[in-house]
Amino acid sequence: MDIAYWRKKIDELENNLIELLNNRANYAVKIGKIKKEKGLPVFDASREQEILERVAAKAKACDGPLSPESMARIFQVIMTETRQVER
Ligand SMILES: C=C(O[C@@H]1C=C(C(=O)O)C=C[C@H]1O)C(=O)O
Repeated sequence: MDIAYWRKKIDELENNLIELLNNRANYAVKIGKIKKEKGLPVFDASREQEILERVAAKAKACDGPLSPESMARIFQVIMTETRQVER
């Protein structure tokens, strides 16, 4: 397999990832509406901490190549961006 083959695999996977991330963001929009109705803040530190711990544990069990710390950093960015669409 050459570079073009693996780049095509990455391109295809990214398309799936974009759809999944938008699905996730749509769920967060729904959560945001409920929070607004209830007068709750968008940012929930304990929930984000719980997600980061679960993500790191899952990444550890998968045994790489992305480390638990790397995966947690990726999810931190996802959650920061998600908060923006919830508002
Ligand atoms: C989606 C939520 O809102 C915010 C975004 C989160 C996320 O992207 O997972 C988690 C906690 C909140 O800071 C939520 O409270 O569940």
